[in-house]
Amino acid sequence: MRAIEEAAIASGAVTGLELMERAGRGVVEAVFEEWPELAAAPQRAVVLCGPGNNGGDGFVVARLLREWGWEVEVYLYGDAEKLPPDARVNYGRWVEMGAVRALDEDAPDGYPDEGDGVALIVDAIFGIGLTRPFLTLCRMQDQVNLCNAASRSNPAFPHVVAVDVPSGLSSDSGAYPGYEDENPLDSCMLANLTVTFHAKKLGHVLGYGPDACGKVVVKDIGLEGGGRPRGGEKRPPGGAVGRCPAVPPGERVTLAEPSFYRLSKFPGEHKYSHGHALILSGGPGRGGAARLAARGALRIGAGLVTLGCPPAALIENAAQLNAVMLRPLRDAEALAELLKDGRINALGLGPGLGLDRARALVPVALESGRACVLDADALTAFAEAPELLFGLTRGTATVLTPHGGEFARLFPDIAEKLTAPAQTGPAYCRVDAAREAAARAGCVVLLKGPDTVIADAGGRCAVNSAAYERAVPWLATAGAGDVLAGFIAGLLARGFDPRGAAETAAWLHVECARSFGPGLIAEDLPEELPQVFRALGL
Ligand SMILES: NC(=O)C1=CN([C@@H]2O[C@H](COP(=O)(O)OP(=O)(O)OC[C@H]3O[C@@H](n4cnc5c(N)ncnc54)[C@H](OP(=O)(O)O)[C@@H]3O)[C@@H](O)[C@H]2O)[C@@H](O)CC1
Ligand SMILES: [K+]
Repeated sequence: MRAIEEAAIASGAVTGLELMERAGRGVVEAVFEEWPELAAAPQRAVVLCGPGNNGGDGFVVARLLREWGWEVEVYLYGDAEKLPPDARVNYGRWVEMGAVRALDEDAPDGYPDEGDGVALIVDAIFGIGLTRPFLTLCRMQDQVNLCNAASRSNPAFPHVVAVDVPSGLSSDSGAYPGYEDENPLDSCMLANLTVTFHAKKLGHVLGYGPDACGKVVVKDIGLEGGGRPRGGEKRPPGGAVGRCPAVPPGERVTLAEPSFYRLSKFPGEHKYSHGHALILSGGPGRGGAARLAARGALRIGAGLVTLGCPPAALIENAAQLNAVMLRPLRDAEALAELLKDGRINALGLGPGLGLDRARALVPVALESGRACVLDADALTAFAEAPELLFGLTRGTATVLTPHGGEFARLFPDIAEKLTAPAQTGPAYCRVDAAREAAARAGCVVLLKGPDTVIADAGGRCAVNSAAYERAVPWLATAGAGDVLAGFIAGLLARGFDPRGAAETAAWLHVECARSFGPGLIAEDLPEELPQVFRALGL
């Protein structure tokens, strides 16, 4: 954001003071849009300002609310003399209208509360400049968090709006710097609404961000390339993180979005136009996971899908499969033989595969030059020798899809950095971890979670956020990950590049869960794809 703002200011298109005015105006606008009752008649607000430009935005909000006829109490954490220039100007403008109290000493205990007549609390203490722990910084913090929780069900409590990010949340990582095992509520000012500028920041979608922010509204403050769709392009709601010419592609992080055009099928194409995916499965009684993956690969549009299972598991699988084809596949040699069929262009390995079978088949799959997705056992099989796996994956069209546990097995040092409590902001986050892992493995890594991160070896990265309006708690169900691996295998067969396949599959996976809703089990995910495709207008 600093680079983007500096570029805009340096171009002469806008001044820092104008940006701050637009930011403050955006906050007031968003508040009135979110709670129209607050726009209906002037009320009372408490504005908490910090020592940087986030505090400057707070002074603008205070002034604008006062101009609307509100009664406004302003508190400052820090020394007014040391405010940066633009914040200082807005401090001066406010001081002509009202008092400023010190946030530590002057804030009365237990204020504001139900019945104090305060309708809105504005948190403008820290924004993107948080550098150190925030732990119980000001006396009002507990009270703000109490109001945040209570106001959801009781309108007598004030709503809390955070300017840019809730103070205490690291905008680069979604971590609470300093938080170890104390109460997380001590580490942050929790908000009902967070109003940010230009584009969402990583902290809004990673880690604790979705818990802390309540809801995120992005206000345009006139900076170039603000995540707006290019001409005619279909885009899912949510905007992009850091889509701007001032940010080099290797540093850019976007919100995952599907490639609509490539998902479509067109008249005149035949089944081989959409590839042939081979999903490898394990022994008798363990075939469910691979069958789920195969079903996912077929539903997402692979022209043909074959399940390759040990001969002993043929009867079990034959009893379960129709459109998915079945092949006995005893061992590595049999796989090499089968892969002489050049039409098989993508492989999915891992779900229910078994560790020994994975150790035997993964090298053949990767050395065949086919696009591969490795999940579950295909990852765990290399826990003792991750470098052996990376020697095979480097430079190939492979997607690794670890969940947190599998990630820690393959990348123990990276996982350790990720789980270590953050002491400073910016903090090491899931985007950093996925990028580092992808660079080491030399292929695409999809790190699963409610904030799934997809990174390639060159640093390009997307976050598939299943939070806010895309929250899908029902997706935490056995077999959901197997279906995701199948979705990716199917898209690889259809010719998607590994990063595009991972991003599109992860996005569709969440959409299927949203579309199906409560009661979802893994079998439902592939069956929901037609509904999701129809809604997308494919
Ligand atoms: N630039 C622009 O044009 C625009 C910017 N905009 C707004 O500015 C915000 C960014 O402003 P910012 O860079 O001044 O950082 P901000 O978050 O206010 O805090 C920095 C101060 O906090 C201090 N500090 C940090 N952690 C601390 C702690 N734990 N405990 C105590 N102190 C701590 C830190 O001290 P230091 O680390 O320097 O010692 C420094 O004094 C951005 O989020 C947006 O709202 C918009 O108006 C649009 C135009
Ligand atoms: K804030």
